[in-house]
Amino acid sequence: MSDAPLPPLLLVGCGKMGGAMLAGWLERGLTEAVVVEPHAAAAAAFAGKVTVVPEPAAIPAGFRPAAVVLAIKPQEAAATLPAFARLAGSETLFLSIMAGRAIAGMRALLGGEAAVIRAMPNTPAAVRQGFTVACPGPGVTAAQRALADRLLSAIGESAWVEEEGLIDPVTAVSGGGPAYVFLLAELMEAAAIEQGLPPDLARRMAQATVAGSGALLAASAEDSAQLRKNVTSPKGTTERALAVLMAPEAWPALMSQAIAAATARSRELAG
Ligand SMILES: NC(=O)C1=CN([C@@H]2O[C@H](COP(=O)(O)OP(=O)(O)OC[C@H]3O[C@@H](n4cnc5c(N)ncnc54)[C@H](OP(=O)(O)O)[C@@H]3O)[C@@H](O)[C@H]2O)C=CC1
Ligand SMILES: O=C(O)[C@@H]1CCC=N1
Repeated sequence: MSDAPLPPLLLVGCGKMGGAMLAGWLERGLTEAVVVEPHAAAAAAFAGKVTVVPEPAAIPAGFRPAAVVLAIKPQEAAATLPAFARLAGSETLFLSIMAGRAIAGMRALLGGEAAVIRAMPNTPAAVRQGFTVACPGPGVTAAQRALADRLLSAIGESAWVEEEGLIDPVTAVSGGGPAYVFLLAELMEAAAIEQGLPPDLARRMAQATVAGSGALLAASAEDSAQLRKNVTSPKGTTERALAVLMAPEAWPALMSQAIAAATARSRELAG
């Protein structure tokens, strides 16, 4: 990865995901960014590090971002994007992380000629351990794709697909995936309390177990199935738990249904 400073960015929407990415980029040495965010409190953590404005009209004259990162809710796109059409058609890249929103619809809202990359990151980007899958739209140049890859690699791993439809299941799996893992921690904590453990200890155990397992998975040469088997002593305790969780109607069916439901919702949000 290049050690050159990241180029100037315009971030539109500094909520949970936009803020997570910005935190990662600042840690990676971003020095010039303007953030359009109507709620000053949402961007308060970045005070003094970036310029925060409440609306596009307040973007400093002469600010020329290399990329405009669209991190607003998909439902806000139609009302928000036309204000940025003046930046389209130049060298500026539009990098959208909006769930569902299709490239063709975004280009239409940006005047028809914009270079748009649709990407799906996740919140571990805040600690530079995100995973983003991106898809280039028509007219995106090799240099713009390289810029997007640099931005996304600065906050974790990145991968590319050429078929835009694949971003919908990506959204369901890695985009929303951290929520499923955090839910696992919540449920383990509640079950620990049910078995008589003090709440404080239950929380620490659940959080450390999820975080430690993630770190082991990241560091190990073994895959997740093998790491699971390594915990499961024959005729032991884990085997009993996994018999419940791995029953066909339990986690295998539920995870499949959950991912299908999220994928379908992403398609609905296409706009
Ligand atoms: N959260 C996640 O883990 C992920 C989210 N995404 C995508 O990222 C996008 C943002 O999600 P998330 O961060 O969770 O949402 P948030 O609601 O936390 O963030 C969006 C922010 O943008 C503000 N906003 C609304 N309208 C405008 C506008 N016209 N100009 C600038 N800012 C505006 C919102 O204000 P207000 O609340 O008033 O609307 C809010 O503060 C979504 O499209 C989502 O699909 C993608 C991957 C993961
Ligand atoms: O829930 C959502 O719609 C967004 C997209 C992936 C994660 N959060």
